[in-house]
Amino acid sequence: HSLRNIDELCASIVRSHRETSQYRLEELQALKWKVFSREEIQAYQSKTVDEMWQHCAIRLTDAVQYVVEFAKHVPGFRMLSQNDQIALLKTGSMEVVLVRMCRFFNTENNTVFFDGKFAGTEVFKALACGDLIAEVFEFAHGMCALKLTEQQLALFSALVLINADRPSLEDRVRVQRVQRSVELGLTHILHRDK
Ligand SMILES: COc1ccc2c(n1)CCN(C(=O)[C@H]1C[C@@H](CC(=O)O)C1)[C@H]2C(=O)Nc1cc(F)c2c(c1)C=CC2(C)C
Repeated sequence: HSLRNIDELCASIVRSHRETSQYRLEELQALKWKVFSREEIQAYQSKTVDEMWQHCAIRLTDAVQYVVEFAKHVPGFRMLSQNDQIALLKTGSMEVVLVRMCRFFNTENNTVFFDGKFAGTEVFKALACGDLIAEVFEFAHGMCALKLTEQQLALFSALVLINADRPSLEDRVRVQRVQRSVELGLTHILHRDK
């Protein structure tokens, strides 16, 4: 790998991340302190489990779709077999959504972007799985603490996705090769931004 190749690899992953981010950071900054009123929170909390999961699933499916688009523009991903691309997306896309979620998280009031405003854990009470929600928020906090730049987040997201240890891969060696190049890219970006 010449340095030029690594630079080009990073540039295309960063471009793909930017083009497949549902919301720009500036937009989210503007919304950061827009929280739900007591009435709005009551309305979410009085939904049935099914209604609330339906509501969340639609939004998460949306976010996953953007991650699929991101994957398709990661150099090397399309070189993999269809089955391996599907295997990586099945096991990795939700993890990338959760990694990306840190851009939509306000650590000062522990709220996450949801339905156009920032919601605390109490908004998701109707889901009746407080542990999972607490873990999602905990993870978002941890990701925010890393203070990754958009470029670092892009390379890290690509690395979460292109993981040769995922189950049921046909050609693990080929995935390893792509993973290695993305690792070089992330290392390069981390040293460059020092
Ligand atoms: C990639 O990071 C992110 C982060 C947040 C969101 C997205 N992506 C996708 C777009 N989004 C929206 O709300 C959209 C605004 C639209 C309506 C409009 O524009 O007004 C609908 C967010 C979302 O879905 N939040 C969300 C979903 C969810 F299920 C959970 C949590 C948070 C926290 C816990 C659980 C229950 C897991």
